[in-house]
Amino acid sequence: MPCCQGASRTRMKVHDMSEEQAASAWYIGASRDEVGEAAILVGDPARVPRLAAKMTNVHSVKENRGLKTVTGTYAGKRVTVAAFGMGAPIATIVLHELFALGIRNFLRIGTAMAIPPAKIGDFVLADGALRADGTSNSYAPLGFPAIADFTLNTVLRAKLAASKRAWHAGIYGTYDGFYTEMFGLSGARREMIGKLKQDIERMGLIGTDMETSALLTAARILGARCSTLCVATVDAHSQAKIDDAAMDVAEAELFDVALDAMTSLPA
Ligand SMILES: O=P(O)(O)O[C@H]1O[C@H](CO)[C@@H](O)[C@H]1O
Ligand SMILES: O=c1cc[nH]c(=O)[nH]1
Repeated sequence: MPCCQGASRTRMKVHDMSEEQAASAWYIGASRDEVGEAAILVGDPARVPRLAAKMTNVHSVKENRGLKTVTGTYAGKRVTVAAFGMGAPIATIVLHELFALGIRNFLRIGTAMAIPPAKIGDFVLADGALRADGTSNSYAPLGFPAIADFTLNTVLRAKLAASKRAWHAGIYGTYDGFYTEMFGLSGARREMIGKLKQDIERMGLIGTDMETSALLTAARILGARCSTLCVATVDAHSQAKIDDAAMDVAEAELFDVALDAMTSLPA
């Protein structure tokens, strides 16, 4: 008996864009023929040309509101790379619009805070995420789990196992407040955030970011595959950051894993 893969089933009509709207997405401004079979979502728009440099036949979508999107060919497949900036509300808008244009496979790549035993420079793969963001509540109530796609994560695990970099797979924590929940600028705020970090560590989370739980929830509800793979770039306790040279090397490896995985998924 064939098994029904939950996330690959299109379970909406939750996305309520008309055919006309879906033909050219409102914010990213792309039309169906400008997007590929899979999407890599990045926060920082500066990552887009660096990823595009690894692809051929690169087409740039007209930039709108600072949202940079390109589609190129890698290993014979068309892949869209879209930058959302920062935070769950805009990240899910970008995913939702690309979904409306026909994309069903999504991977967020970028950076996350390292929760021990994850260390700066390690890869952290989200199997799921604690939903401390606000945006995912607009897709499903809090009891609904934010879970990464099993097929996509199986492919990613195989690529990570073949890489030389240390990696961890597990649960992320996704928070809206960078300076209120993740990175304390003042002593008092650091102390408060320190208590949250102790709790995060007690629960065994592997990393924190600002988008993953919203993207995983939105993708599940819409009926798409989604996961997150990041480089851990900030130490949760010391707030020390990765240096630029180490980040360049890690980012190049991250791009290779992401492009290889997104172009070797089963249909
Ligand atoms: O993956 P990148 O784009 O680096 O994003 C991470 O960095 C930003 C906060 O520093 C958030 O958007 C977070 O998720
Ligand atoms: O500290 C960090 C680093 C990357 N991304 C985050 O959201 N927080």
